[in-house]
Amino acid sequence: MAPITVGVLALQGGVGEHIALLRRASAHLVSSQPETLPDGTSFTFIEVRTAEALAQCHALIIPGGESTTMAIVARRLGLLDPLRQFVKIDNKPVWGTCAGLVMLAEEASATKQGGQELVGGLDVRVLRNRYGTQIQSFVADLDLPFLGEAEKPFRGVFIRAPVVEGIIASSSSFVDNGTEKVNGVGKGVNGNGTGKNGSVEVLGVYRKSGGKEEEDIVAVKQRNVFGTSFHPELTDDIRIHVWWLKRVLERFRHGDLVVSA
Ligand SMILES: NC(=O)CC[C@H](N)C(=O)O
Repeated sequence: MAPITVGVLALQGGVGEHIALLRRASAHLVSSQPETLPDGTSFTFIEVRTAEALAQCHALIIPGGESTTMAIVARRLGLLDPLRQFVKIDNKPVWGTCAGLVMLAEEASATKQGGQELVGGLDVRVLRNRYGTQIQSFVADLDLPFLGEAEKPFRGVFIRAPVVEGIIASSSSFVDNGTEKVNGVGKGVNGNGTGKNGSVEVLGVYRKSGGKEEEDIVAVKQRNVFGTSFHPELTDDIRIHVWWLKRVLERFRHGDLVVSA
């Protein structure tokens, strides 16, 4: 059977780091959870720079880096429309980290002058560079319940990170996360997470230590699209990559993604 092909968009940014963690995550699945891989299934990981390479992929990661640069390069290479098709029409599994999350948002604020092109797919507005410049980068322990209750916190690496400011509930309304408390992780933003394409689930928030009720949304999922503000590929923690590959495998089990024989 042909392998399941997972691409990493390789225009700019943390490409090799993601591929390294994907390899470790798939090796982990093969050795410790072989039941998650149907007989004879294997993964292959490729760098994506062309529409042809994208067309081979069953799933895609858009890495961190610089979303403005990525958008310009993607436009030049004729990749923006194929990416939109991949995410929003083919509904293939896609994960964006940091700049990748910006690319996957339907709207972004604090964009470069004149705006910037986005791929979209998540009915959210992101705020770019929420925590300031490169030297204001930080690492923070995050509770990510989707990884399992008993798990230790995940070390979130935040580098000029975006956060989800709010959800676009329809083309005309916007629910601002503001400083209001989110009604619990796992629910939509302010408990009202139904966008145009189903529910935007909040999978992770960052609470500033000593901060009152203020929390920032740093991990979201809507249907096939997953986004994180932080960089799991810059840690040696494979848990999110394992979790995401399992979500990809579920799609094959449900039969809505297929590998050629
Ligand atoms: N580390 C990152 O990916 C930074 C993202 C960057 N602020 C952007 O908007 O593209």
